[in-house]
Amino acid sequence: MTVRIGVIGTGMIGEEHSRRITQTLTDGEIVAVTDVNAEQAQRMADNLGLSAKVYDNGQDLIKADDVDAVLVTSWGPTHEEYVLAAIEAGKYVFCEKPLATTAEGCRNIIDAEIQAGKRMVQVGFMRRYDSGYKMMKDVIDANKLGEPLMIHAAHRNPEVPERYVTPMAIHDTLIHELDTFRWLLDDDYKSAQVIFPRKTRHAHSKVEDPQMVLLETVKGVRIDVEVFVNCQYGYDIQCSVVGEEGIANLPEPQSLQYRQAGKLSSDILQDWKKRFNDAFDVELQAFIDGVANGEIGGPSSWDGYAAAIAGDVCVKAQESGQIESIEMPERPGFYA
Ligand SMILES: NC(=O)C1=CN([C@@H]2O[C@H](COP(=O)(O)OP(=O)(O)OC[C@H]3O[C@@H](n4cnc5c(N)ncnc54)[C@H](O)[C@@H]3O)[C@@H](O)[C@H]2O)C=CC1
Ligand SMILES: O=C1[C@H](O)[C@H](O)[C@@H](O)[C@H](O)[C@H]1O
Repeated sequence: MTVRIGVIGTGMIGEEHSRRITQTLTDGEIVAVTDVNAEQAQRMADNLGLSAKVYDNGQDLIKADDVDAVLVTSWGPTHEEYVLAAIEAGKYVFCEKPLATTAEGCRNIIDAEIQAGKRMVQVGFMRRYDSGYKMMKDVIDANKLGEPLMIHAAHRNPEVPERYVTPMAIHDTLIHELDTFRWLLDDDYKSAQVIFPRKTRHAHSKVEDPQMVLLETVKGVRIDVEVFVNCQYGYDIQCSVVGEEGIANLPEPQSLQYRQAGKLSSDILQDWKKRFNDAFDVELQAFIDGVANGEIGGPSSWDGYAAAIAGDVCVKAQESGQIESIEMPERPGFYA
């Protein structure tokens, strides 16, 4: 079966995902695209050699009879509307992070999905499909380190644009760690604190940078994450899990080692597209296969909700400077 896919949002990641579905993955075909920038949508279809129809809006694309599944790769504030419409139309939907920009929006999606009676949503938390993080998950699940006690992590970008402001360090950037650590530890969060170290001169006036986020989980694991979005040198994701009997460090991405001009060096990647390219491939192939088989898995609407709840508290902690508690509702059996 070829899964016929409609793409809402043909910007940076929408084009990335459309390219991988078209040129790398199997059993998926982009048959419909839409973007508020219609010329861009047409241009993407032309560039990828798609015979896709360009729709005026996402709602019409979702309703189209020849669309089996939907990719939501538009701006975060539009996600809730399109995911709800896809569920209503009985269409499986892959939604890039965030599932919704508020916890309430995620709850609306959860209620709609439970009402629909089966999982319809996969959320774009691709790190769960990264080979390095999967190795870490296997080691933790096999209790090879003993019980996890701490995680030390860093999420570094070389630079961010003027539109990137302080709360985005949580909702746009840290959200990856917030989901990944719940999954790695099979745990939930209990509290958050955000500390602002000395500010880098490379950050514009509207963003505190770097930020230190301190989390405690329900099982008592203590986590510190450095979010540094103007680090200058590259796109650098670090994660070290400290257990009772050992430490597991996220592998560095594969890179040639140079011995040249009296130096030993290797390259550091400069953006997320290359750093998680393989993870994006695996997560989207899993979505396509799930749609074809009538049962999707991976990060669920509940995971999107949990990340949103923790993210909202982290933003509150940015403002208060205090340790803020994180209250996670009971997970319904539907998402067990
Ligand atoms: N998983 C990951 O590592 C990444 C995820 N993302 C997520 O993907 C989403 C898109 O991000 P980017 O591609 O970087 O943004 P972008 O700005 O490059 O592309 C977004 C596109 O959505 C379109 N759009 C906005 N509102 C729309 C609407 N109502 N209907 C149809 N199209 C609409 C815009 O015109 C734009 O072309 C965001 O939610 C972002 O958080 C982005 C980068 C990496
Ligand atoms: O989702 C993403 C990317 O994956 C990067 O990891 C983040 O640094 C970026 O802020 C965000 O858009």
